[in-house]
Amino acid sequence: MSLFSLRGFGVSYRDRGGLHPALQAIDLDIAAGRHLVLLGESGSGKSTLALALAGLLPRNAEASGSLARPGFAAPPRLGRDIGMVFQDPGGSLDPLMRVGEQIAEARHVNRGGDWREVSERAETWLERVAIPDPRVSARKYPHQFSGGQKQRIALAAALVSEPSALIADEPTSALDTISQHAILGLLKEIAGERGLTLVFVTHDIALASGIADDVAVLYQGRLVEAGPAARVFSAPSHPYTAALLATRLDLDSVRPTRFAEIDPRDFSVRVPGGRHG
Ligand SMILES: Nc1ncnc2c1ncn2[C@@H]1O[C@H](COP(=O)(O)OP(=O)(O)OP(=O)(O)O)[C@@H](O)[C@H]1O
Repeated sequence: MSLFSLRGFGVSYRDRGGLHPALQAIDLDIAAGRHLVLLGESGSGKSTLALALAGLLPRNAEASGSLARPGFAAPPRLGRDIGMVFQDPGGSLDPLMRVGEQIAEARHVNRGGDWREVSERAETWLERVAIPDPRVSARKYPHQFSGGQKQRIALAAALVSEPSALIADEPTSALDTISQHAILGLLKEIAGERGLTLVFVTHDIALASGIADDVAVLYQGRLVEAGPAARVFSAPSHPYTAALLATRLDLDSVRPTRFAEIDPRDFSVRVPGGRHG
């Protein structure tokens, strides 16, 4: 069962100069319980796709084609059914509110429950994301934690409402390598335990290979390749993916001109479980 199903999906951003396409002709199915990595260099449209899945496109975005969410029993609500974490945990945490209260409030708003019960859940989640001394930590403010700890707290706040899907937009790219891998390991563990569908956005091939069941490669706003990670990484079917893997580089360090000779439309995309699969 697909949790998300996109057909001919596109997004353009409107500004004074007109409409600028950011995503075009995306056909993609995201199966329930899978960990999908959206991989691409800066500007390829990864965040736009992540925001579209979460129903969070900004006002100046115009979507076309179809984006269905057939795997949800009822129309999903952000926060309750779909959780989201961003690159900057500071953006999702309120600096003036104790972290335990923030997590408890997220649970209360999305799932109800009395304050005592949601506060206990908040502490359980702080413990689950390996924040030391959860009872004491719950009473602290975000600035009293490190960047990696803040991201763990943001993760707890996103997961406490038990969403079916978590969309993580470059959640580790502001962290040092050790914290990156620790958060990735934690995310993988929790997603596995809970059968969570994970959409993980990154430009880092090494991180992608550490978490992906499936990979969707975006290039200049088009999906150039999608499939099981083992297949995509061992036998890429699009010249862009092949060039990308040959560099073995973090995509942020790849000069966009390196791939200028590759036309994203020069290949029919194979989508697992989709029309082309
Ligand atoms: N709110 C916006 N208004 C106008 N244009 C936007 C907006 N957000 C993104 N864009 C443009 O859409 C294109 C895709 O951007 P997007 O952020 O989705 O790419 P990305 O792959 O996530 O890049 P990065 O890794 O740098 O965040 C870019 O050309 C970007 O400038």
